Amino acid sequence: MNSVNKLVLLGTGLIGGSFALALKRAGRVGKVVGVGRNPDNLQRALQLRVIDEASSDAAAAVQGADLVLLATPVGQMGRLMTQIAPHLPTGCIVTDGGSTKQDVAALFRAHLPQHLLYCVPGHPIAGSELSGAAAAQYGLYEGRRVVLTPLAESNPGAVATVRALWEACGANVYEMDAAEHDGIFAAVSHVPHLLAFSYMNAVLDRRNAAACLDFAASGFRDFTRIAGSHPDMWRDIALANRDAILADLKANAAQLQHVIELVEGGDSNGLTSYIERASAARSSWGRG
Ligand SMILES: NC(=O)C1=CN([C@@H]2O[C@H](COP(=O)(O)OP(=O)(O)OC[C@H]3O[C@@H](n4cnc5c(N)ncnc54)[C@H](O)[C@@H]3O)[C@@H](O)[C@H]2O)C=CC1
Ligand SMILES: O=C(O)C(=O)Cc1ccc(O)cc1
Repeated sequence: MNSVNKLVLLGTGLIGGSFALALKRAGRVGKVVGVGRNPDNLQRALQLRVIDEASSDAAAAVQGADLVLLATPVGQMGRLMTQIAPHLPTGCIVTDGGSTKQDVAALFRAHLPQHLLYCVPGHPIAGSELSGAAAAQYGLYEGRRVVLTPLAESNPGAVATVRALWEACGANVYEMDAAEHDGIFAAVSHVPHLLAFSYMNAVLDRRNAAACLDFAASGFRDFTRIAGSHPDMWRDIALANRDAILADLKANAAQLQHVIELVEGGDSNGLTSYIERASAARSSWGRG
């Protein structure tokens, strides 16, 4: 499939909306139907021409579809799969943009067992702290990575189609095992978000929180940007990737304990080497 005749977004927000916009610009999609629960958000998506039709009924929307993208928080995906299962056309490819992959694979197996040939889990490594259809952008996936974690049952043709569509959005596509995916993204995405929420709450707990926020500068802005992310999305990620996240959170707690000891002990050399190691790695990251 080079082009999609009817794309259905189950969840019409930043990730689904940006996928639709990029495919439209690439001339790779006919009609886009956006499914959602929030009428104002769907209205905005129509106004911005992110979607061509809006629906609150996932089962009705997938009729006649050749591609379905699940793009809600991962905790909603199972119930949407149950709703669409009896109505999915044979051969309709079902993919997703969820941030966790072992749970989504398990959901596909549990809720779409007759359709696994056409199920292709995926994760675009692009986004922001913004959400909703109004945040959708044409160029979001340009030059960014997308990780696919195909099921053993996924038909190679369906995987190739999903790959080609993400490439049409300007993305570079990689394939990976779902467990490896969840370990990597616990470390570089899920735990950093939880640390940002935790740090922000620590500031809010201070007696002089308002003054702290008033005087905070760009370091604070950089460090806390992702603390503005959507609560439902990040609650679902934390619950879905629990084991990998807990292991990394505990490793981070040990690092924090080490810093406490260096500061408490007035260990100047220890602090210098501790900071140097992180600083050198952060400065060279992304240069390769
Ligand atoms: N925000 C980001 O930077 C990234 C997010 N992701 C993943 O993509 C998925 C979507 O995230 P965003 O687009 O950022 O979220 P979003 O909040 O912008 O959009 C999600 C939409 O789904 C709707 N929704 C929620 N439950 C629903 C249901 N049961 N039926 C129909 N619609 C429902 C919401 O009303 C919302 O409009 C999540 O699974 C997230 O983990 C992946 C990569 C990056
Ligand atoms: O806001 C940011 O910079 C992000 O890190 C966006 C993001 C959030 C979740 C993902 O699964 C992938 C990317």
